[in-house]
Amino acid sequence: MKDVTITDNILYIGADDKDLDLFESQYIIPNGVSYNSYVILDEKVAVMDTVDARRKEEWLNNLEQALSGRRVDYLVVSHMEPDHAANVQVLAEKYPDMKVVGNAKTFQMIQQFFDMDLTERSVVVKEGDVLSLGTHELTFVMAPMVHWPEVMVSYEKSEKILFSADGFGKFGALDAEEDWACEARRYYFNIVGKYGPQVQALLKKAANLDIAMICPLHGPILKENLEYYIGKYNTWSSYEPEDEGVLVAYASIHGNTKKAAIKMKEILEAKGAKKVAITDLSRDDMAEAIEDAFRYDKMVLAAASYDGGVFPCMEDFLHHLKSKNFQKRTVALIENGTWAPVAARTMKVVLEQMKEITLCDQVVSIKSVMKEANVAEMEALAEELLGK
Ligand SMILES: Cc1cc2nc3c(=O)[nH]c(=O)nc-3n(C[C@H](O)[C@H](O)[C@H](O)COP(=O)(O)O)c2cc1C
Repeated sequence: MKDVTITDNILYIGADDKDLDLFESQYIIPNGVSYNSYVILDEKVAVMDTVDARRKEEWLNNLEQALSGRRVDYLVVSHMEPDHAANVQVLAEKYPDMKVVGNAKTFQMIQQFFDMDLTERSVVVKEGDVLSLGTHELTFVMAPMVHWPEVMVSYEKSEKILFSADGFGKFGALDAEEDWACEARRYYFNIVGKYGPQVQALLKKAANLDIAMICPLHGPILKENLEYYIGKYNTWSSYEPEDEGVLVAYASIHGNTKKAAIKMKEILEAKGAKKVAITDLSRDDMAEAIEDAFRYDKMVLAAASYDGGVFPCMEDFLHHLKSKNFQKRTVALIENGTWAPVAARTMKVVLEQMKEITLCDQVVSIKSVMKEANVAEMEALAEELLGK
């Protein structure tokens, strides 16, 4: 159920996008995405971020309705990425007296993205600065690299609302009936995952605020049980596993490595693994594979050798994991090769560049097709991985 009620004087003016093919030209969004934007009506009127260019008209209509004839005094820009800031110039031209609120980095980026001179209309804020709108007061908290360097969040004291920029965001339009954590986790690890320490820094600052509601730039407004969401962000940003379990990720050309991966899943389950997820890196959603790699404490990588290295979709997966700062997990390797199996060695080189990865001593090396002897080796590998 879509619930965009905030308070009497703070209104939702964002829009859903259900026909975007790929978010950031990379992530599938089966249930769409929302571009959230808010307006605070007080003695002064502040708009909190704009929306993607794709939803300009709907957003302008929502804004006009919310304003009931009033004008906009401030546009607060918490993040310059085009899915939020595409309409900065549109709004600045529509309301020539409107001031734009951002930090020094925001204005650098505004100059890059737009062709307009805002010198006389800029309110440059820094950590802890306060903007009074009347009863409502926004305190700005810098959140560099909680996605981009210019990101800042705003805390509205009188209603205890945190406008959290991309933090606490989620894929999915606002009427999507789905579990928050699943799509929020996929969003977090793929989009913000690299910047765990910066998210931790923001969480520390947020811990000093009395927060009753979180208004992110994507996904539902969070009104209850805030410890749950903050707890998830704390786990994710500290790179600690969220659940006990194993992700089996395989890269197979002709299906034999796939058979071994499925067998490994069965062995792990038989040996008492709490949860075993499996993903075909050639076909399944890469972003979900990354999400599951971070979610569970253990991982099995099974891959065919390829041109003296590893089959490219596994290379791609490892590259993503490395760039998202994958760490603190135990990993088992299964390779396949028909003349010179080198997949395990190639995967190991990349894994060794990551922090606190424990590699199992045993490696299963299959020659073309899994044999009985390989099954016995996989049994032993499963025991080592599960610590039995
Ligand atoms: C283009 C190509 C390159 C390959 N390169 C290697 C290689 O360098 N070393 C090797 O032992 N096998 C190599 N193979 C064989 C694969 O590893 C083979 O498909 C695998 O042993 C069987 O597993 P699969 O059924 O999961 O693909 C290559 C196969 C292809 C199609």
